[in-house]
Amino acid sequence: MTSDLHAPLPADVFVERLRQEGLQRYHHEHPFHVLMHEGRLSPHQLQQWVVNRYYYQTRIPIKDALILAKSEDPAFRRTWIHRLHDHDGHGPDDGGLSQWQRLAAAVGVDSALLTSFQAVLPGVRFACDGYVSFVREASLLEAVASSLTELFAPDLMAKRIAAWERHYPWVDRQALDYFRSRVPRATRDAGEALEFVAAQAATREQQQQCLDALTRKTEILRHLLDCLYNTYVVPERQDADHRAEPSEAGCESAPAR
Ligand SMILES: O=C(O)c1cc(C(=O)O)c2c(n1)C(=O)C(=O)c1cc(C(=O)O)[nH]c1-2
Repeated sequence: MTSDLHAPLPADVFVERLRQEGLQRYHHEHPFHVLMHEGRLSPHQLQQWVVNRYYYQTRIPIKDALILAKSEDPAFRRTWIHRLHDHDGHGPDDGGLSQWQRLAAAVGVDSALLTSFQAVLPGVRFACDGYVSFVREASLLEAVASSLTELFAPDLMAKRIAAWERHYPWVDRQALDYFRSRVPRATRDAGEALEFVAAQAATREQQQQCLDALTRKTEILRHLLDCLYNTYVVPERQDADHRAEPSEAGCESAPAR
């Protein structure tokens, strides 16, 4: 009688649920992104985003190497390995990480500061390391499912490119090449990962594990932006509010604190 409850969802329903639940929790509408897209980040705030996100970028090939090592299947490894090449390149100057370094230079971040990770916020480090630890401990299926946030990255990156070109003209357009090259790659990567997850999640329990892995990953991405927002946006707002407060003499009607 209870077997229906535990039957796996049909593949198309499962895939739709991954898309819906993932997008609901994705970081595309995080307040820090909203400020970025509206052109309301200062150069300093934009720099801090680039510096902190670089730490995330450097963790990606490490977690992908862990995923590779979990698979017994040469065909899977042949497909997945291109992710390492995409980020690390085939030489020192042609991968995603070196493109990100050029982005950092274009927004005025010192390269030694960027690569030393000294300016990475503790919470950002914690979140990014959490992604690597999660993938290290998880099954291959869960680890692949956690990468499915990439389903939503292309739209966000396209929006980011347009916003940066419009609102931050002081950033050399060529420095946005990381995002331009990432749009088709993320689309391809997400498609491959989705196909794998849909085929391999054979039980309802495994399907739920995939949904949970995707949720966990969205939390990691959101936490990164929460840290940036709380450190670089909130204090400036409080300063501005403080400056806008009426003086003692003119505040008879202000509520008592
Ligand atoms: O800029 C973004 O918002 C964003 C998001 C994500 C994502 O959704 O996980 C990735 C990236 N960028 C990215 O550049 C990237 O290489 C990447 C790899 C992965 C992954 O989990 O394997 N996600 C993302």
